Amino acid sequence: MGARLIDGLALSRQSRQDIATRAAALTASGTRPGLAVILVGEDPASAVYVRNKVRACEELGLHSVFDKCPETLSQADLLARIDALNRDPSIHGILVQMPLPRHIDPHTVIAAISPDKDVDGYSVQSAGDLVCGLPGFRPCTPYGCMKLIESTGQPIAGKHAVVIGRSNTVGKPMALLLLQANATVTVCHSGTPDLGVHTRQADIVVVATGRRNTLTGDRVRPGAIVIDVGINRDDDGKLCGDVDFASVQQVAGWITPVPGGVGPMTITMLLENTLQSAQRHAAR
Ligand SMILES: NC(=O)C1=CN([C@@H]2O[C@H](COP(=O)(O)OP(=O)(O)OC[C@H]3O[C@@H](n4cnc5c(N)ncnc54)[C@H](OP(=O)(O)O)[C@@H]3O)[C@@H](O)[C@H]2O)C=CC1
Ligand SMILES: Nc1nc(=O)c2c([nH]1)NC[C@@H]1CN(c3ccc(C(=O)N[C@@H](CCC(=O)O)C(=O)O)cc3)C=[N+]21
Repeated sequence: MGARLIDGLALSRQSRQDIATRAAALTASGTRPGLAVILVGEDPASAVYVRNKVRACEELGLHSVFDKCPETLSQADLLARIDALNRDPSIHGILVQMPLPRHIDPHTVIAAISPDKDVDGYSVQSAGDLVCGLPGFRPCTPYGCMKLIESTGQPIAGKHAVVIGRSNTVGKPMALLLLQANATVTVCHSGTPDLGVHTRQADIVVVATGRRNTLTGDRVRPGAIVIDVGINRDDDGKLCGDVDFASVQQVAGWITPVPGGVGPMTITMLLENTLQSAQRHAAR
């Protein structure tokens, strides 16, 4: 018996319908939620993701602005564009697509985004809100992973969750969200000598390393929930995650596919954060 598939596309479709309904109500009351997406440079993968984000806004009736800038854009010019969007009352969310060209410092750029428009949840303010358990923007990818885990109907409280990866945008906030849901959380990284020692104990494993085959079936506890954040290409150029799907699905209880798992939910949570931002704006 194989693992049950956690269908990120189906969950996205459902959640986006709900977001569209709430967005339409807010628009009718005079505030149309608006998202601005800034892309610097020509990275083809980034261009695909950014287009998906803008298209999702259009499908849900959100206002969107797509600012495509040349690779040579100076940091000062980028900061000026962000400043203009900070002041633009039709914009409730600002996303600067990562990674940025090397001559631009991502921390400076993130700090320039008004904290009340930080729908990526990347700012120090949003990170602090999450650590302290205060309301605020949750980073879209881990937020989406929580929705995927919840969709299994299995309780999270009291479970042992293992997160592989500790980036500021995925691994660390993922661990904090699971902790907030009362899981017992272990965080592994490239300095962890033996991943299997930890993952074989885990009821929930979230893998976010950017390395194919980080998790194999022999390192999974039977019945576990496995969430695959990775976006990689295999030798044939096909999209694949960080999890060896073929071996893990034979052992796990639930598993997310790549594509069709975490990716669509990341975009859905961006739309959710943009709507929440517009709702807060309207309430002020
Ligand atoms: N589907 C989606 O919506 C999204 C997908 N992604 C994808 O998720 C993956 C991770 O992204 P991101 O967090 O930004 O990546 P980073 O490169 O910033 O972080 C990777 C993390 O994994 C750890 N790591 C790397 N190799 C190993 C290993 N062999 N064993 C254990 N830990 C390891 C690193 O450890 P250390 O800290 O020690 O270096 C680091 O903490 C990528 O494939 C990315 O493309 C990212 C964002 C959204
Ligand atoms: N400021 C910023 N915010 C981000 O949220 C952000 C970012 N920068 N930089 C890059 C990562 C990556 N990321 C993805 C989003 C959607 C899919 C996605 O939709 N994936 C589809 C497949 C898409 C395809 O076909 O390539 C899927 O998994 O089914 C993937 C990856 C957001 N990121």
